[in-house]
Amino acid sequence: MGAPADPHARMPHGADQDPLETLAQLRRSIDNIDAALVHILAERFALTTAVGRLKAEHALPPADPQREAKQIERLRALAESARLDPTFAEKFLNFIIAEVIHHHERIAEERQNGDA
Ligand SMILES: C=C(O[C@@H]1C=C(C(=O)O)C=C[C@H]1O)C(=O)O
Repeated sequence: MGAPADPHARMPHGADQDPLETLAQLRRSIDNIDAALVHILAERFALTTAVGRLKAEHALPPADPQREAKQIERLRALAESARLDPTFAEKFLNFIIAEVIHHHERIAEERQNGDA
């Protein structure tokens, strides 16, 4: 799955096409990808919520830095082969993981307070 980094490779049609139509076509594809991202993130958060509940039930810590280090290493390598900036990929994953850890802390607190 070698993704071309050249944006011209994504141009839907020839240079003779109306640029505003080309822009609209590109934006439709961007909108589809953004929708897919939302669905993928929702599925990921559903899974991490299950992990958070499991951890709270068994008094396991919300964060697992060793697991995170492995995920970051793996994602950076994937990003490089996909020609995505690995630093951006790392920041993006860290942003998501930070939110997940907040959720896990909240789930653990709720369990301690007897709200869950
Ligand atoms: C989901 C987990 O909890 C935390 C969140 C992670 C994630 O969002 O991928 C990874 C490690 C943990 O810090 C886990 O331990 O697997």
